[in-house]
Formats: sequence, C-alpha cells, structure tokens
Amino acid sequence: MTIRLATRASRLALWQTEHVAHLLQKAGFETEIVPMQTTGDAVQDRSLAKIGSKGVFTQELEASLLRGETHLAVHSAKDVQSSIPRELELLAFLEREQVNDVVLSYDEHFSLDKPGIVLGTSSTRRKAQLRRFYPHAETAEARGNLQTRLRKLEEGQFDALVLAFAGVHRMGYEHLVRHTLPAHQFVPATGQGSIAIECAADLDEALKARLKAALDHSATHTCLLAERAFLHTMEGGCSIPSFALATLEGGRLRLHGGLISLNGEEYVEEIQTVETTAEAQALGVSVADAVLGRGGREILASIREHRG
Ligand SMILES: NCc1[nH]cc(CCC(=O)O)c1CC(=O)O
Repeated sequence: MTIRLATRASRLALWQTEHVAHLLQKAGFETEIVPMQTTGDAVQDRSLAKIGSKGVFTQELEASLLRGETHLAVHSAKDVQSSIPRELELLAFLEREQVNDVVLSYDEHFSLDKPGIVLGTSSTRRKAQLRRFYPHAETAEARGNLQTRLRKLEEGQFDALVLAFAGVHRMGYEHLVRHTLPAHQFVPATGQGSIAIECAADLDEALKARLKAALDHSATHTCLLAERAFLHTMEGGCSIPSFALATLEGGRLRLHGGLISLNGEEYVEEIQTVETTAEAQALGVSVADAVLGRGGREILASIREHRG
C-alpha cells in the first residue's frame, strides 16, 4: 500500500521525509511525499516568539492528517508542540542524531572568545544561553530555513550562526562547523535531533503497528517521552528558553532540564535519574516541577511580563 507523507517543503524537511520514505520502502511500503507550506515558512520577518509558538511548523501537516489526505506527518521532533490534538498521536521517533548545537562560520579561524562577535540565532533559548555562557558575544536575528540563514551568514549579517548539528549534518554543511557547544552546558531543546512521526489516532491499528516497527527507535522514544513531559509541565513552546535532554545509560534514564531568563541572569537546572524506562513521563514531570519550584515560576512570569 502507498503511505502518503505530509511534510514541510524546506530542504531539511524534505531530506528527513525522504529518509522516512526510504525506511518505509525497506519495510515493503510504497510512499508518496506531499509537501506543504506552514505558517512558520510563510512568515519570515518576525521571530518565532512573536508569531507565537503554537505549532507554526506543524499545524498545516496536522490538518492534512485530520482530513485523511495523508497517513503520516514527518516533523523535526523539536518543532512538535508539547500537547497535540486528541484526534492525533505521535506514533514513532526516529533514532536521534548527535544532539549538540554548533557554531558555523565561513572564517576558518573563527573563535568564540573574540570580543564583539555577532552570532546569528532566532531561538530564545540560544540567545539566553549565549548571554549566560558567552556574555561578550552579541546576537542578531536569523530567521528562515537553513539555506536562508546560511545566505545571511555569507552576506556578513553576522560572524557566525548557531544551529542544531542535526540539521547541519543532514544538509551537508559540517565543513562550516567551527565549534561544538557542550550539551551538558548548552543543553539543547526538547526533541532536538530526532524526527517525530504523527498519525491520526483512528488509523488502522495493524497498520500503525507495522509503521511503528519500521520507523521507531525505542531508546529515542523513551528519551523523547521524558523530554516532552518536561516541556508540557513547563507550559512552554519553542518560544520559552527552556531546555531538556534525556539520555539512557544502561537502562537508567537521566533527564537534565531547566530554564533561563531572557537576559541569561537567572538559571535553574535539575538533573534526575530513574531506574526504569516506564517512569519516563513521571521523570519529565518531576524535573519540571523541581525547576518551577526553585525559581522557574518567577522566570516564566517575568518572560510573560516582558512579552506583554
Ligand atoms: N526550529 C527549526 C529547526 N527544527 C529542527 C532543526 C534542526 C534539526 C533537529 O533538531 O532535528 C531546526 C534548525 C535548527 O535549530 O538549527
């Protein structure tokens, strides 16, 4: 049977969807890729925090699932909201790529320590982390898909760009990576590096099971459940400077989550571990509760006030 795959039309999204199509073909399915524009693609002149974080890269794909026009939607896991409509379900998460953020520059001698450097990013999390850990650096807005951002870098709108390694690797821009930010300090966003597969909750159960078997990576899935429970409890979308990274080490699940104020001054982080993967979601809630209780609530309130 032919599985219809809903995707954004950006080069990264198409690469990811072709990867999914390839895995499905190996499992005996035929595939058809259905590209579509999302609000996040259409609105390029405002930061994501300003257009609102409610599924700007996912809504149109979800609408197509709900109309029954496509079977699966392929998303960057990072772009999927912490709660999805009841009629939909996250069926699978593909094996995670290296999770780090990286710094790209055309200058081979680029150094993060140089005073006065300007780093392009459109993420509130990265801006806040840069203010905290690299306070001598300035940031500049860098919206748009990867190719657009790289064009802005080439034009000299900033000295370097901060991006997820996953996208950089998938697009073949590793030769521009000058620095890998350590994931224990510059903790990535929930879901970074993984691809999420969404379907209608009422899709045939036997078909769901076959699709899941072809696509899902169980260790990644467990980590993503913990990270997404964290994000859900933080009530934040991608416009809140929160971060969460789960790792599985010999059956033990560890979650490092936290929140930073926009200026980088307030910083609350928490690391907890559980012994069984069945506790993944409880771990996410517990880490978020700890962060909220130790100052996170005040940080969220000040961010809301700032946004008006
Ligand atoms: N919001 C944009 C977005 N969504 C997913 C990725 C990268 C790929 C990934 O994290 O899986 C990116 C670009 C970036 O953050 O540099």
